Amino acid sequence: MASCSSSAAIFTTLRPMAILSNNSRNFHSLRPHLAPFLKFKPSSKSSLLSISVVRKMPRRNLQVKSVAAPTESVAGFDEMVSGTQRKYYMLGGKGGVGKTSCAASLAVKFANNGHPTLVVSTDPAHSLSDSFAQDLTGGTLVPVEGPISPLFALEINPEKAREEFRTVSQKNGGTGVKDFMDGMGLGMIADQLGELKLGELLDTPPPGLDEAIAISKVIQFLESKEYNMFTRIVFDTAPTGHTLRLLSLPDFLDASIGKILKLRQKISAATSAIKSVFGQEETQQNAADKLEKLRERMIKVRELFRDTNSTEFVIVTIPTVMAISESSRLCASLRKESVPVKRLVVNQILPPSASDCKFCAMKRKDQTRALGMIQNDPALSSLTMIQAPLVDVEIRGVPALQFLGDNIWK
Ligand SMILES: Nc1ncnc2c1ncn2[C@@H]1O[C@H](COP(=O)(O)OP(=O)(O)OP(=O)(O)O)[C@@H](O)[C@H]1O
Repeated sequence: MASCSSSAAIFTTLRPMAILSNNSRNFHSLRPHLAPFLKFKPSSKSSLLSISVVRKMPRRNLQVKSVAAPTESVAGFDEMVSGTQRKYYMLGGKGGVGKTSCAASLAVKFANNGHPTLVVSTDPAHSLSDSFAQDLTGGTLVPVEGPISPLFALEINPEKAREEFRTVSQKNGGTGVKDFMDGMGLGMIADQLGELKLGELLDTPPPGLDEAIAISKVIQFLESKEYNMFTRIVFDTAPTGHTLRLLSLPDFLDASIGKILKLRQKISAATSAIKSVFGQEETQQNAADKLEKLRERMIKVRELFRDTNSTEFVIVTIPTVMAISESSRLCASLRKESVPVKRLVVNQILPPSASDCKFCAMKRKDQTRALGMIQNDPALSSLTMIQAPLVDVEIRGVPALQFLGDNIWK
């Protein structure tokens, strides 16, 4: 269809990348062909961009429509990459907007710019393995092949992490203990424990608990000497709702566990009886120590999220009214929780085209309207907007992520 000629050119040029996504040499041989379509130069007219088209068309400058903002967005990657102290980047947003692709591409870019980097998925529905086209499951650090500096990936197994918490917590507030204590005439303490609702919390864990545990697990990893080397940690977080709950969860758990630990003294009066519930090996002291450790780690998670010197939350969105409305709420909540946020990636922006088919013209109109919303949004307008182009293939494998990263993190 002639009306979408530049898009079609991208389609034909990019398609082989999907097949050869892990073949660096082939991919790089394609790059010169891709570049003209993806490097936009602002023209003097604010809503138009100038693009040089070299394939299937005479070499000349065309005025093409674009939804891109008048000024080319720059992510400020220089600032992100500078310094050797450890920095944490948390990428989050509505489901399906491209969080994983953006997080993985940022990790690759850091590693290619000299930072030993760890990319972590705390989303219970992991897609890092799919994004890197490599098996990264198993809950341990797995090296990613390709980048110049070491890049490791970690997918936290939420079930396993939650199980750990469940074991400790059930021994300190689950129904088993409550029933037992009722039987022992210690109902009052049991009621107090029951009020903490830890049993319920674990039976139907709220969104956010998995992530809190996952992040605390990462902190645990990073405390050990062998992981000192990592200077950039990129988190691919779960969709917005989980993130918001995660932010308040450490406070909630901190309070709950704090109360349990206070009750510990009262419970110790019945130590010998309780020992039989906790079993021979697992003494009350052990369980209390574990809880104390968990509480400490939750406090660290909370501190990490709010540390302006080391942490930044990057919101990823797409140019639709729904996604931008959700991003606005996320941004406001992050600010309310004192989480540092200064960048907004608007992903999947239609590339410029000399003329559009009906579908593309409608889509472009929608995207332009959605971008306008950002400029008028009290929360989002203050963020640095980074525009990422829509490409016509799935972004899979290091070379593809490198390509995407070079177009986002400038
Ligand atoms: N700029 C882009 N151009 C084309 N496709 C893209 C782009 N960004 C992401 N995608 C595709 O969109 C799909 C969803 O991307 P991704 O998994 O990164 O999103 P997500 O926000 O992490 O999703 P989830 O919330 O399900 O974890 C993938 O198939 C990915 O290849």
